Amino acid sequence: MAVPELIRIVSRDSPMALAQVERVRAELTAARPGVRTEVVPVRTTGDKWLGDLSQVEGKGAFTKEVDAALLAGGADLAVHCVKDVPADRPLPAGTVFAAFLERDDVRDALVHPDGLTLDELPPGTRIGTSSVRRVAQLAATHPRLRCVPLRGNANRRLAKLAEGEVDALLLAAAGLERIGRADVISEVLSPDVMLPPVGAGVLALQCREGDTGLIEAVSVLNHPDTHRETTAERMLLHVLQGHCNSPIAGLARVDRSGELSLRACVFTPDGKTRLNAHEWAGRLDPATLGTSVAVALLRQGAREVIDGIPH
Ligand SMILES: NCc1[nH]cc(CCC(=O)O)c1CC(=O)O
Repeated sequence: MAVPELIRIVSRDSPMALAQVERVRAELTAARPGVRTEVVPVRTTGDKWLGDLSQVEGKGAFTKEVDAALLAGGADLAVHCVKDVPADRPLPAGTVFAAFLERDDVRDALVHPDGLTLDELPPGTRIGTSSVRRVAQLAATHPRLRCVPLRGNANRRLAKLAEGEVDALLLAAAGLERIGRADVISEVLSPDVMLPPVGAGVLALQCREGDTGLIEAVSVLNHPDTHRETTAERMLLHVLQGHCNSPIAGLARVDRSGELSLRACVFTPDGKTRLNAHEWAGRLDPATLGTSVAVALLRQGAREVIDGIPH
């Protein structure tokens, strides 16, 4: 199989996305010294539209334009945050995942200018986040804090915090690390306090289905345990038919002995209802584990909770 000489990498053009591309380029260059890479940045609907994401026509607000560039042949490889890739439907026809990079920190982080932790925040503190998952979990554990809708990439959110539009932010720790701003983190939240979204901290490489030489070339970047975790989590979301505004959290982990487990929750936005499921794979493959945990949540009434939220 011919290894390509040049790989054109398409991605969102946010600082975080471009940092992700640089990681992929560095790993590719190390593993395949003969391969050159080029970056094709595109601006996505999700970057242009700063209102409520549920009002954007269709899904995949952060991935649509990237997928289009790949399919049109303007690029050969797309880098996505798995978290942003819809799981309720298959990948765009003609594309496949070629690798999942080793997972970064999965946790959410609190950013507070005076370095306070979540438990130290005074009542009424305005937390900038538009994520139902974050809003629901905060409502359950810290009902006296106020969530204020805030969108835009991480750098823009930090700017809005600096301007005083909100008092604190909840952002993914991995994202802050990627843009070189881990210094602003006042507390990294344990998954027991804030269960992360499906795909948190995972970068996926996507390419055209028939590009066997390319698939072969980039598959060296695949991290098997991350692949297992991501497969279980995405199957969970698929069976739940979760959407971009779903109050769903899910985290799969491979432990030291190599055992895979998946815990997941479905919430109402007021935090009053929390459905829980946690299972070990045992002899199940990762996708079947994802299905099993989803079915456990559906038995507890997850469908009604998920469908109760506009999208
Ligand atoms: N929704 C945007 C987005 N997509 C992925 C990440 C973080 C990095 C990751 O989990 O891979 C973020 C930012 C955030 O939620 O703070």
